[in-house]
Amino acid sequence: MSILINCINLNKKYMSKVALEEFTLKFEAGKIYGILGPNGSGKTTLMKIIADLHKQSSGEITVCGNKPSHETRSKVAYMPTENFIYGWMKVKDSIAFYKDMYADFDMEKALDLMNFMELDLNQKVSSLSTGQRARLKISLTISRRAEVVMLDEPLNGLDPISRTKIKECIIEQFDENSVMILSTHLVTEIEQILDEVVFLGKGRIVLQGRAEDLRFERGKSVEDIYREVFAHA
Ligand SMILES: Nc1ncnc2c1ncn2[C@@H]1O[C@H](COP(=O)(O)OP(=O)(O)OP(=O)(O)O)[C@@H](O)[C@H]1O
Repeated sequence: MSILINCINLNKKYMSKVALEEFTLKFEAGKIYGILGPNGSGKTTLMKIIADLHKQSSGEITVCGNKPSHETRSKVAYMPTENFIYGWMKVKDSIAFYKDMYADFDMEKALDLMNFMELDLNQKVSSLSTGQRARLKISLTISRRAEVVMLDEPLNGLDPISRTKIKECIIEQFDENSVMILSTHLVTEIEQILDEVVFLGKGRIVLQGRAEDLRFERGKSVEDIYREVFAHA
């Protein structure tokens, strides 16, 4: 299996606040990783370092063989938690915008996804509901044929139907040559689609492994392991 992201002893401090500590992990192609941890555990910080939006304070990281840079950015599709699509655009304008921005954007895939997500191409982004906006954000992100795909809290604030649709879409569209990283604290919702789980607590890896192995070894769901690990967090 090829290693698409290699993190060695990554540390990140914001002033005196430690956000990530001694984070060492290899992310392999063909796998969906869940970064699971309570609020403030460093999930977003890790993703932003991989996406070259933040620099680590110390330690080493390579993304597709190179240090995070302008070059690696073109191989990373990152969906932040914030709304990043201009409200004045129509859905179809946001697709055209992505097409212009990213060479790896797959228009056919995007149009299929808009259909699957039941989004109206002529509707203005500002008039979309929270769930529809979330569907649009994810559709645009995964329409890129990127080697690294990261979705920060993809299920937050969504109704059960939207959650199911998004999970189906993630599984269906996943490319075995890429790696996908999802961050969440909604573990029950997401655990069935994860190959690997990384429990992050106060910036440190508390537990990590194949989801199936952890469930088998401990005779518990990932959700129950999460509750046990973070009982006092
Ligand atoms: N720009 C910043 N300046 C100062 N501190 C920050 C900054 N960004 C994050 N932090 C701190 O770093 C720690 C990790 O934050 P981070 O956003 O990575 O956590 P998270 O696991 O994504 O949290 P959540 O689940 O709430 O989104 C937190 O204590 C947070 O307050």
